[in-house]
Amino acid sequence: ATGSVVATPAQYDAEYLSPVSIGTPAQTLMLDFDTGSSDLWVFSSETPKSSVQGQTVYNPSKSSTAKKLSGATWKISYGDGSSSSGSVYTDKVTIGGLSVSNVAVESAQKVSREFTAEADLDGLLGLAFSSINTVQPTQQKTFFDMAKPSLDSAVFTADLKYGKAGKYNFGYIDDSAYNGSLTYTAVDSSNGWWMFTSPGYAVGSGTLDSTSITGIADTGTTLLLVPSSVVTTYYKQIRNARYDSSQAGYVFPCSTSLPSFTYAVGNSQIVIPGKYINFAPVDSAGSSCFGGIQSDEGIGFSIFGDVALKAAFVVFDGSQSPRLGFASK
Ligand SMILES: COc1ccc(CN)cc1O
Repeated sequence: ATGSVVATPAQYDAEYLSPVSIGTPAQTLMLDFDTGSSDLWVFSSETPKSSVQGQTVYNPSKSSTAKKLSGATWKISYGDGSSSSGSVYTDKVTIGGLSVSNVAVESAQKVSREFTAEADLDGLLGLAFSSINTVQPTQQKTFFDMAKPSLDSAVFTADLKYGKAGKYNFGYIDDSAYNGSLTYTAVDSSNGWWMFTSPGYAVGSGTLDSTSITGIADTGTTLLLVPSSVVTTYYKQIRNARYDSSQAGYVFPCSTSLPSFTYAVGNSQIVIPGKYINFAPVDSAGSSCFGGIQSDEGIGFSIFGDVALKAAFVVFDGSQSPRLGFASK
């Protein structure tokens, strides 16, 4: 089996949302596919009304295939300080024509204000390793792990794009979706993430600096978060860039033309065009813009978020020895 689903960017490419059908008859929600976490959770009929502001909710009592996972709970918090928690059902989940039965669908009984504020987001679909799924007392598998036995190939791919819809494919690699060849690199999944080491980076047309960057391929994080030494080197190339403590990040005039940022993958390189690194205006005046490259200070590793991933076609190979493949496009 295979599946293919669109990934539509929300405001300023802050996140990418994909339609997911849950239950019988189908209830279709827009979920943020997140390779940085491993819980499939949704706004639901159990979410307090005051916390639901525009989202579509899953109602398990209206699904003939829903089953309560008795005694199971979940609770998750994300790098941005947001969080959610609740109860668990199993139900049929269909993504882009790929149907999987008895998937753990985590129903939100609490969501933090950051999620309430995102009217377009109805939940998250975790695509990291099942070892960090938060369901207790019995940890649950991700949609990808549940689908794997049926997939033609134990892979999914992320083809996110700048300011327009991209795709997630399951079970196959669309060789027409990228240029040249895929370069595969080793993954350390011991902490549950798609963690890899980039052997170097470059700013603009500069030579490759062999400072390695170890981080996670995370479709659920918007920006590229790297060591402060790399951040300083990048913004040093931009005359009017400055660290704005009120924004806790580097900003620059929105009219600035930005240098590209290249990250190495094995012996190949992915070039992030400068325009991808102008994330969004920091105020309604729109004079000052927030950089798409910021520091990974305090996290413990770097995060190759959407700013980095949308410059590539990325293969998440979930075979016996997981690996990541990158190609330019
Ligand atoms: C509050 O919004 C979010 C919080 C966490 C994630 C996952 N990194 C995605 C989101 O859209």
